[in-house]
Amino acid sequence: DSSKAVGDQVDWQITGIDPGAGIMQATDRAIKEYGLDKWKLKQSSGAAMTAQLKRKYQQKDPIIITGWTPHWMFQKFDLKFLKDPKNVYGDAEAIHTVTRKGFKQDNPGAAKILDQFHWSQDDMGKVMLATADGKKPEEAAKEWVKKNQDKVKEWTKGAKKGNGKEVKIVYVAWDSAVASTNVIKTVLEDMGYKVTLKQVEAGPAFAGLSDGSVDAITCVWLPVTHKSYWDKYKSKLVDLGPNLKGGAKTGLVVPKYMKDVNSIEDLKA
Ligand SMILES: C[SH](C)CC(=O)O
Repeated sequence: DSSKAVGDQVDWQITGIDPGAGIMQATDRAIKEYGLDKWKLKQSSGAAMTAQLKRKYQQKDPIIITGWTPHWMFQKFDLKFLKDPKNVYGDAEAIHTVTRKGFKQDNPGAAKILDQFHWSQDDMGKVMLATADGKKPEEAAKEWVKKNQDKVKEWTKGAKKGNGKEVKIVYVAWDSAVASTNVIKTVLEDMGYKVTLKQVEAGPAFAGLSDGSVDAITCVWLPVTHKSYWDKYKSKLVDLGPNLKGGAKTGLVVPKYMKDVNSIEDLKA
C-alpha cells in the first residue's frame, strides 16, 4: 500500500550485507546524518541481501538495500540509487588491488601481474552475471579469461613464470570481489603460480594483509568505502592502484517501482 509512509511499508528496515562492509559503516553514518532515527540497518550477507531483493521484487513489494555497482543486480532488476544530497556515500569509487608490504620483493612476477591487472565494469559484469546465473565462479572466470586473452596478455606482459610459487589472495564474499578474485587466480595459475584463496570478512582481510599472513586483495574500495580500514592499516599495505575505475558506486538502492522514494531524505519519518 504505497500510500503508507515508506518506513511502515518496509518495517523501517534497510536490508544490508556483512557487518564489516564499508557500505554498512556508510549507512550507519547516513542514518545519523539524515536523522533516520526510526530506521534499523539489518545485517546479513551479499547473498542474503540479493535473495531478499529477488523475493520482494517478484512480488513488486517495497525494499531498501545497501547497493553498489558494479553488481549483476542492476542487469537483473530495474533499480535506482536514492539521491544522497549530503554525499555520505561519496562520489565515484575505484576498486583497488592492494598487497602486503614486501610482496613485490618476495614475488616480483606475481606482483607485476597484480599491478598490471585492470578491467572494466563490462568485463566484470560478464563474470558476475555468469555466476549469478548458476555457473561456479572459477568456471565463469576461466571462460572469461579464455575469451579475453588480449587483455590478459597486457596483465602478464614482462612477468616471470611462477614455477609453483605460492600467492595467497584474500577476499570478501561480495559478488564483484568473487569475480575479480577468481579471474586473477586463473591468470596467475595459467602463469604457473600456486594460488590459494581465503574468504573472510572485510576486517580480517585487511588485518591479514597487514600481518603478512596473506599477500594480496583485489577488492579495496577507495577513497570512501574502505577509508577506515585503509587509514588503520596503510603503513603495512601497498596500494597498486585501481583495477577497476569508473562507475563503481555505493548507496541506498530501491526498485524503480517505488516511485515516491527518490532521495535518502524521503525516508525521514
Ligand atoms: C562491494 S561493497 C561496496 C564493499 C564494502 O561495502 O565494503
